[in-house]
Amino acid sequence: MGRRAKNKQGPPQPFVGLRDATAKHSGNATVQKTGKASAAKRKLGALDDTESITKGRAKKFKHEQPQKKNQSGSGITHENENEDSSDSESEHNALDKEFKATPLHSSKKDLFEAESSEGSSSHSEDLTDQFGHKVQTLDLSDSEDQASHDDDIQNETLSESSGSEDDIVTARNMEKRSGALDRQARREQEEDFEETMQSMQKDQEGSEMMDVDVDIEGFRLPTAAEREEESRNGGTDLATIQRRIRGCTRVLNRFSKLAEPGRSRSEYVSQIIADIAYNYGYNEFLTERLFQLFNVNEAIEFFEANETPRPVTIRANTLRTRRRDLAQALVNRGVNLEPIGKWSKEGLQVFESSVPIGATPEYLAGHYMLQAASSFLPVIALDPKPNERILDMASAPGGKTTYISAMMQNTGVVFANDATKARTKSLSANVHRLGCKNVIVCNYDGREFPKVLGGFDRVLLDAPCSGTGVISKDPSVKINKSERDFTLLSHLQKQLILCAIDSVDPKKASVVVYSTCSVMPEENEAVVAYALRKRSHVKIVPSGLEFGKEGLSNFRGKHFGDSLKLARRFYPHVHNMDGFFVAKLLVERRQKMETATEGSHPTELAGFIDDEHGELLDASRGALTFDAEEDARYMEAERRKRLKAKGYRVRPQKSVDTVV
Ligand SMILES: C[S@@+](CC[C@H](N)C(=O)[O-])C[C@H]1O[C@@H](n2cnc3c(N)ncnc32)[C@H](O)[C@@H]1O
Repeated sequence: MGRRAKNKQGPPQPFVGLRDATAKHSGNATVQKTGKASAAKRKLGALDDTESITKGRAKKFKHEQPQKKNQSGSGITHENENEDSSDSESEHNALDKEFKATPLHSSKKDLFEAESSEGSSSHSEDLTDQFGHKVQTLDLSDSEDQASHDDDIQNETLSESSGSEDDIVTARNMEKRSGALDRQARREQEEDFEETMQSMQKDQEGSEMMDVDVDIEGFRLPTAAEREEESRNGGTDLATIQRRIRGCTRVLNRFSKLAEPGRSRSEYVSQIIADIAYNYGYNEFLTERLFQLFNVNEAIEFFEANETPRPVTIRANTLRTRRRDLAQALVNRGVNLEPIGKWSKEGLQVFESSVPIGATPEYLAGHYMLQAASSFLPVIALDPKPNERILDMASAPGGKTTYISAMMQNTGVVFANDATKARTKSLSANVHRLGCKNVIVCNYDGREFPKVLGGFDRVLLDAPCSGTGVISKDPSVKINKSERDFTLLSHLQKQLILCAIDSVDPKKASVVVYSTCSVMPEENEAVVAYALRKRSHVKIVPSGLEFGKEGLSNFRGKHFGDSLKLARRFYPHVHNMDGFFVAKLLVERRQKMETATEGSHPTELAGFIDDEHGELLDASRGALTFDAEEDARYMEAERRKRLKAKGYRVRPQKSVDTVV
């Protein structure tokens, strides 16, 4: 059995309000909730990614990790978008039940305003299929030419019936009525959620005033001797660990007021790092590195968010279909979905599916790609245009390549390269399945570019990385990363980014986008800052992405420069998508640089500076150009070979055949 989608989270877009509210709660007061509010909070469990560990989420994770792993298996790994996983029917049924109690993120309200006016929707109707099953229909009432394909997604109502008719429950009206009840429940949940948040805020304020947290009252940091004793005994129980995490969080938030006399901040930090590592199953090295990225509350939210899978998302392949047609087809198959967010015209979030989402006829026909929301971002930043020449330097299994191809409407050419030959198989399979006719798959080490090929209008370097942004998909990252890995990766990434920059057409301004699914500064800002230092004709420009946190201009004593703020960071606990980094670089024409710096040092002349080891780089290396004439000869020779193979008689043509 193939993958069944189960997706209980809000859409992958910022949920700052929620986060802020829960962040306040996190590590502080225990909430005294009203019955109604508590119920709402329970129902919102799946939405509330950031629920404080005071609610025992961490403990829950310890017990539920294997199942969660299964759930995340229904998601898509960044590395292999066409991978299927199987889930048992019973698990699916259980999740079905859970799902029905799960409210959608409040932003759904924005996306489907029509839904909120219950009873007034005239956008859809219930139909019966040939087997007598009810099928849902999309609102297709507004004329659908290509322009309307780009309509605001608010118009793209996914199947809601009016629910206005009969009072008596019949088989015919049951579905409508249940839809109406769902909406009613959703509205109530939203109201309850508001109420809960207000109640939490009050509790928070109250407890701050009194400085009391019943649960961790009397918290005391263990002494060095006690810690040693504890480790000799093989650790302590999870409840103690979690209580300590809360205690340390609270003290670190208000250190001068709450710290025990004589105990330093670093003692609390060291304790909380050890406890987080134990509680969430990381090695201490990575825990510390990740902890350093955030303030204490946010760090806890980040670790918590890594315990739940991100939403299952798909990208409509506009080479084969339109998003609303695809959505309609999938809804008819029993898939519950909605647009991913206003920032994407192609993305859909799958909440629930009674069919394996990786094996529907639409999937097999290439109407969509299973693709993480974060994986859309670098391509949006790259902004490929029809008829351009584009290099996707590390492209397997092709989620971004096929998106680039679709954005170019199958014109121009995309060189989809990957150094790992085995991975180019799934890349080729995806390219074929999605009907991308402008893609050439190749298998080089990216560092061989631009010697292999150059003259690109745009280059995407979605670099090999540590995967610290996708821990929920690949929990092995928690324990298998060391300092050496980060050093080696950072080095490789620096080499690759220079090669990406040197592969663009020197005769015109071009674009390079650098991205990773890592949150580590040494794989992100440090790499881009290095490239900016080494290539004086390159600058970082706004990414064109509507959301995301600013890149870091400095980190723990390392200065990357203010311009790095133009890069964008995405986090699971903030944006409900994989941790991701995107930087867009503008590579200026080199001739311009040559004129401007005539007579100066040869390395500056071409925008090249000495490489890491102090050697001067060959300025001509980056000046490889695209020879259309030569390519045409090769293509003609290939065409003739194909004709011959099919048994056609082809007249010899010396000038062409000699190049074969
Ligand atoms: C993050 S994945 C790329 C995902 C891909 N862009 C997509 O959207 O489907 C990184 C890829 O880099 C490839 N890779 C690793 N080292 C490389 C190198 N030196 N040159 C080119 N590709 C490399 C890996 O095989 C892997 O497929």
